[in-house]
Amino acid sequence: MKSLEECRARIDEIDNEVVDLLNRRMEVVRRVGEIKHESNSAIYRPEREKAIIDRLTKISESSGGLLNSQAIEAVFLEIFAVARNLELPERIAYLGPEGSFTHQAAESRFGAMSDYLSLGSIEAVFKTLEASRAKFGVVPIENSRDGVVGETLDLLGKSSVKIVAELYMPIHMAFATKAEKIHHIKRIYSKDKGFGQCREFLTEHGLDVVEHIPVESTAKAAILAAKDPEAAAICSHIAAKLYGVPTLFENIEDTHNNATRFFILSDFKNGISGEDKTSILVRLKDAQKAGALVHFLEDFNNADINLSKIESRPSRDNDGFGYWFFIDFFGHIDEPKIQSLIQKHADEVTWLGSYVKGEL
Ligand SMILES: O=C(O)C(=O)C[C@]1(C(=O)O)C=C[C@@H](O)C=C1
Repeated sequence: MKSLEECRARIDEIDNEVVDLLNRRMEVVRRVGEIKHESNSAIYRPEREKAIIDRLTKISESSGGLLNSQAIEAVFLEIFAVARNLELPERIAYLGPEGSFTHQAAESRFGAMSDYLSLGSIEAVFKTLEASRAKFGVVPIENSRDGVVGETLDLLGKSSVKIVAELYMPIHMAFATKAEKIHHIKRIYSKDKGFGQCREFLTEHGLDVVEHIPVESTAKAAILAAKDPEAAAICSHIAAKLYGVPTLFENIEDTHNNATRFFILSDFKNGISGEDKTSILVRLKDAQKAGALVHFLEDFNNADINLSKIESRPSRDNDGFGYWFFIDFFGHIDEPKIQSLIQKHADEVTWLGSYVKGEL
């Protein structure tokens, strides 16, 4: 068996090779960037990144390597983020403030080195993209406990920006405070849903009787708790760390399979990856007529296209109780069977994006 010094010497040798290989990779990436600039094509290609991760996972598994698919993904997402920055530094707008769960989601996809812009509302993210002040936007779309984020759905219906990727992120809450003892805590800040998700924890620790102050985001809660030694925040542990509030308890949520789905927004169409989802918005012409939605959905069934989500929204225009439907299904908009279905309903359907199916 090798000694620690021998192991470290070997690690140093291997790291030298890794850096040399990464530099060689980045030389090629730079050329890809030039080609893309000439043809004015999109830098971020989620379907290509997925194909690379899948291929490398297979190679690693079949050669008995120690890296599993999550490890390969974690390493390569950072490599892709550096590569994209080299091709063209692109700004990413997200629903802030810094340390929000959306910020965490954005960093998990765009890495630590990107240029981020924290914005105060989902609408501001859409507006920033429409005005080309950022290339990408990251917004929440639904939570496994609380359901859909209506504001995101409504804005997708009105805006020209497209969904280019989805990602699912487990949501864990931390309890952070500068108070030395729990019984010194007089108030707790969080987003309204933060309190709802941690009810059992609050009762168990006698914290259901202190004042609960709902604020716009869990990150804002951490900012407020940082300034007040008699306060606590229910927030992400990243926000607690960022704003210097010690975390007293982690994972305090009542159910531990809580997850949020986020959309990455931009202005281009992805290629087909073979494992895609598509989101559309449907305004049925005869929505008041019995069976209008059923007939529409029957066409999906006949074409053997599986739906993964359908959500109705009030149309809010002046046709009384009009509705539109947000529908997710498996497949890419450019696949022939989907094209023929969409063309049949062209007057009613708005395409919102086709993107590689995300996994939790
Ligand atoms: O293949 C491309 O289109 C690239 O730009 C290269 C690369 C990579 O690093 O492999 C980088 C960014 C894209 O999102 C996909 C892949």
